[in-house]
Amino acid sequence: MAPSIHPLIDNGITPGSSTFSGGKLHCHCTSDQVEITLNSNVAHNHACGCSKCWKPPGSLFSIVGVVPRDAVSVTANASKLSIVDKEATIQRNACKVCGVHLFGRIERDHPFRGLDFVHVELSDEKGWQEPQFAGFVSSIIEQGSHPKEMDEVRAKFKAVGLQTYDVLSPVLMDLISTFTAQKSGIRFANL
Ligand SMILES: N[C@@H](CCC(=O)N[C@@H](CS)C(=O)NCC(=O)O)C(=O)O
Ligand SMILES: [Zn+2]
Ligand SMILES: [Zn+2]
Repeated sequence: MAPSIHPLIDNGITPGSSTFSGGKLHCHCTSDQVEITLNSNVAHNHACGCSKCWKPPGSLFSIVGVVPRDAVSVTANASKLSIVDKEATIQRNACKVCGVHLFGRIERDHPFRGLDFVHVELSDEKGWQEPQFAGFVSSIIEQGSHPKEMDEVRAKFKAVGLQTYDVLSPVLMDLISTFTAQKSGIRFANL
């Protein structure tokens, strides 16, 4: 059987709701679950093939979106959380027991600081923004996917209407470069 891209992609994409305003995420523990309450829908939701983002077992990709950090609170079992890699740009807070990543936060000066990274599949609610694109696609080779399988993987995203990129989408790459330009002193009129 062909490997799963991700359960939210494999059988077609279900559109989210423009009026949906958040919900709760839970880790995979069978008791004392870590609970995160999000007071916002996600934005820029996408498939990520990088090795650092949490993926459900058997899937090649993570699905990850962002929410303002002020909209994120840990509402149960915070003591089970631990940061996976304190040196990484994104500090991914994972459940120490089941390994699921509940939220990723950026503390250093960065274009995405102020936004937390979350996986909406950890929620039972419906209405979360559907995936918009696939990023870091070539990175799955670094985790063992065969280079010759890449055409098939990219075709699967195309078949459900998603563009594939090997870093991020043009909108997000432009945001990063705008931030970098401004840090170097360049000023843009009418942004
Ligand atoms: N090819 C690398 C790419 C890692 C990477 O750059 N991931 C992106 C997308 S999540 C990132 O922004 N990482 C920042 C971080 O992990 O802190 C891998 O697969 O490990
Ligand atoms: Zn857990
Ligand atoms: Zn990633």
